[in-house]
Amino acid sequence: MAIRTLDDLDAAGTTVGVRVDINSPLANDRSLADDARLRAHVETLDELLDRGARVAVLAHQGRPGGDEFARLEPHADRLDELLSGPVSYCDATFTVGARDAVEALDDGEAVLLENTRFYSEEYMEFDPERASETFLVERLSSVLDAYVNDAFAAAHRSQPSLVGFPSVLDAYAGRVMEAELDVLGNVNDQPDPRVDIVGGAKVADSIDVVRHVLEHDLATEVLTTGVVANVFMLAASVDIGDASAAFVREEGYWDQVERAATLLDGHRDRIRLPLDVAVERDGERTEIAQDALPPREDESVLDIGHDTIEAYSEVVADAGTVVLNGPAGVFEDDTFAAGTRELFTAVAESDAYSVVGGGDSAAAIRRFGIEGFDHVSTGGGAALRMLTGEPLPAVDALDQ
Ligand SMILES: Nc1ncnc2c1ncn2[C@@H]1O[C@H](COP(=O)(O)OP(=O)(O)OP(=O)(O)O)[C@@H](O)[C@H]1O
Ligand SMILES: O=C(O)[C@H](O)COP(=O)(O)O
Repeated sequence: MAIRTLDDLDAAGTTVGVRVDINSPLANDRSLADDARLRAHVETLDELLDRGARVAVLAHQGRPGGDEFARLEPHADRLDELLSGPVSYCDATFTVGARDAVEALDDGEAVLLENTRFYSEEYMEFDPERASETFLVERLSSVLDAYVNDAFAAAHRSQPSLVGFPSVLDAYAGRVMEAELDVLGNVNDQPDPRVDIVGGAKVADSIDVVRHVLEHDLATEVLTTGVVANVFMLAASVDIGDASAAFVREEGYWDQVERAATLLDGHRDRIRLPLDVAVERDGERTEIAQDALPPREDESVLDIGHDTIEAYSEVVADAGTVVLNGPAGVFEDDTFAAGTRELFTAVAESDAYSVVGGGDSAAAIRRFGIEGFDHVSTGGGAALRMLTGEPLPAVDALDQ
């Protein structure tokens, strides 16, 4: 791949469009509930501002119709606090107001343009050539000299602001993009044995990862946690109870049970299922051994139990590399946080080279103040896609 980086960009005095991913959890009043994704881009944005560029920042927030579909003014205010140069907010993205705001910038100043997804074309997927003809790319590129993509976490989307600009402007990877491609692109070359821990709720994506790492012999073992483990237990005919089975069905994961069963048929000795699980009983955490399941009718499996944490931690202790994706349980609730907190801590404190993917996983790490991972990815779906060896459209578009 021949992807240019900021090292190749003569930034001083040029107007640069920088696509970032600052899609963040919001509080009820629409303020930012977490600014981690904004902080991740400080290095790229500060470098450009310090080198005298004029920076037009492009980003999305939420999905049309969703609860977190919102204006980017709070994001602009926070970036203004975080960055070395002033950041203004413009409530347009590519129309005349936006272009005027970009043209009014001085060297070392930035403007955050409005949520790209306020425009219908931005929520469609195009090939890069066609994306370069969309209104957003066509209009905005007329006031830009170069384009930087730092939005690794959105790189699995083939949307105009992510894939359209490289056809019409010199394009570069920002520092976040560069680091993510470096780490996730080389994870298969890290020390053996490799152990993948798959949890959380993105069941289909996680099963893609399990299949890829087992079929290509990239991982020696896969440890399942979270909803992913519940699906694998159902596939192994473990009775996780009506409530958890109903959750799997309601969330649309039932098709995945069959896929999990196929993987178990081929690789049973390399896929570990929880030895015990935690449910809520009389308002308290209660742990149940796998062979004592099912739980009572209304009880859901919400975490892995302590025997599982111990067994998985022993596997981690012997690993050369650990790739961790998704929380082990409902970590947001203290009652069911132990699996995530203790297993993640075991990984962070092990001698293994450790990589973590997923927005919720990163949030759990911050919540529990766990330190010691080699890399915590900014990407959820994008990181999973890379771990399955699939190309990322926005990365391919940068490859000029
Ligand atoms: N046993 C369980 N039952 C129900 N929900 C669970 C269970 N285990 C984990 N979860 C939930 O899964 C969610 C996180 O899963 P997800 O796959 O989204 O993680 P991620 O990949 O780290 O994050 P992101 O999707 O933001 O990138 C959390 O909200 C957690 O509460
Ligand atoms: O949070 C993410 O995973 C990225 O910002 C992409 O968001 P999307 O899944 O709404 O495209």
